[in-house]
Amino acid sequence: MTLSAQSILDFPVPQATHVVTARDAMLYALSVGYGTNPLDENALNYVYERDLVAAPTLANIVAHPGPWLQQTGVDWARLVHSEHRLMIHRPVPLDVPLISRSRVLSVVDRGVEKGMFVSFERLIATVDGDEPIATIVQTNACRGDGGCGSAGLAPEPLSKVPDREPDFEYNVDIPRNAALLYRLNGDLNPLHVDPRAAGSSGFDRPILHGLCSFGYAGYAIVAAIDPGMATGLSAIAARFSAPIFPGETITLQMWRNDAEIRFRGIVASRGVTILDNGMARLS
Ligand SMILES: CCCCCCC[C@@H](O)CC(=O)SCCNC(=O)CCNC(=O)[C@H](O)C(C)(C)COP(=O)(O)OP(=O)(O)OC[C@H]1O[C@@H](n2cnc3c(N)ncnc32)[C@H](O)[C@@H]1OP(=O)(O)O
Repeated sequence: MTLSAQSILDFPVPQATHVVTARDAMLYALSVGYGTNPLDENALNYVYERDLVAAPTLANIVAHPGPWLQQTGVDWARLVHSEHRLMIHRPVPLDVPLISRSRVLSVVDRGVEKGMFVSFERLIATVDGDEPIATIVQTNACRGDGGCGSAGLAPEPLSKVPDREPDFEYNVDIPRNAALLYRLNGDLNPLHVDPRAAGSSGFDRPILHGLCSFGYAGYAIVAAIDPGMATGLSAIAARFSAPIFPGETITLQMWRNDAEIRFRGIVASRGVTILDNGMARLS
């Protein structure tokens, strides 16, 4: 297939179905930090089958259409997840058939040196009744492609975090086995675990899944604001501005304006911002 912005824009992203089990929900929650303090009654609700509820960011792994961009001719090994937005309409129900319908929103060409950004939207709903569960906009940086033109309407840029000291900070330790655990949610991209695959993608070691650090951010924002973990999220979005490696500590810097939290994630040991332009809405 000839790679062109229009052919990517027109690509029929496959629909996907998914029934999320209690085990899926508990695995996901554990893989993004929940259960660190299981003595708290509310925190236990995400990781224990009694009164189990889905972690707010669980929709990210529901009915993902898989590595469909590979089928358009994009160099999959050079692709990284670059931005993610999740709007939560209701918590992911367990043991209920769910479906995702996706469409490509935009291709932004940055030339052969830089590659291109491809954004797509995924709507998740119940199969019976078509009740909306979540709307997700994912942007991938296709670093090995570019020069094929732009098409479609790119999402509005996420705005920058405030230019002042953060209102509060929260450290979150990413376990050394985080990618090995997170991949069991369905993203088996070898970039995250296999040193050879990481090498062919241009990294000197495997990098963490973007959606793993994103899930940790969702967990940490709630944990920082409400140690009882009873607060929900109705939206969360961020830019993956640099890779993070399993075993590192993210310092989440947060600015609060009522129900809206702006955030940034820093790996202080390397002096690198790994999550930027973050926004979360409490519910
Ligand atoms: C179940 C099946 C699942 C299938 C999914 C599988 C996919 C996953 O497995 C893959 C992953 O999880 S990869 C891991 C997570 N992602 C990363 O680690 C990427 C980290 N980011 C980078 O490397 C660079 O920011 C990079 C490369 C993204 C961009 O860096 P540069 O090219 O140097 O850009 P820069 O010059 O800094 O910025 C110029 C302008 O480009 C835009 N931009 C920059 N970074 C962006 C980003 N991350 N997202 C969106 N847009 C971005 C901006 O317009 C920017 O201008 P400005 O800074 O003024 O806004």
